[in-house]
Amino acid sequence: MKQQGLGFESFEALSHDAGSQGIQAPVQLISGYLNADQQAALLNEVDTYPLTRPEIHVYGQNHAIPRTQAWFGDSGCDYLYSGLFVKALSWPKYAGKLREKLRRDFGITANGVLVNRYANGQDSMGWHCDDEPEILACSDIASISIGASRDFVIRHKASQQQYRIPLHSGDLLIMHAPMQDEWEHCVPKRLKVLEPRVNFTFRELIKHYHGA
Ligand SMILES: O=C(O)CCC(=O)C(=O)O
Ligand SMILES: [Fe+2]
Repeated sequence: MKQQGLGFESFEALSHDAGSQGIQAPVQLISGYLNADQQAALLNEVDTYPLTRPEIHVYGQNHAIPRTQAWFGDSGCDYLYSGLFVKALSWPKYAGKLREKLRRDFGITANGVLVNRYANGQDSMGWHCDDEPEILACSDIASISIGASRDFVIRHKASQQQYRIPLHSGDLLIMHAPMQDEWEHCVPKRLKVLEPRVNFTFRELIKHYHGA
């Protein structure tokens, strides 16, 4: 398990702006956090998840998102994002074990996880930040990747400086507050990638934000 600090020494800068040198994103990359058995157990379990491809409303039009997803969480942890209201499904076994592991290892107290499956490099996620009001202020978001390697690109809102963080199978990326206030992120298309990738983002929501 290799751990990189909050600096950017090994992340590739995509654009250079002399005025914004030295910006540090509050992220932590733990390469190889999950071993092969843990990854396999999770990937098998994902085959049983009720993944859907919801439509979201953007600029007056409905678009099916370019990936499939599912939301699991404690009761009272329903989630409204991109105009979609999603009831929390109960925790699957290995996703629940992973939540416990993150709590033990990093003190991350997530009560929900968004699972995104990218069938291949045609699937993607556009620029966004995870700043919905039901996300507990100052909480961390822990992102686990399994399967194909994909680039995760972050962009500093004020300077527009971008960095590419390649995420490989088994990696953990922790986004610490105030990441979502100051940076956006995306998973761009990579047409050469033919294999699927699954990503779990563990989040802490304000319970019962949307009522009982
Ligand atoms: O797939 C990823 O690495 C990112 C997922 C993400 O940004 C999200 O679920 O909000
Ligand atoms: Fe995100």
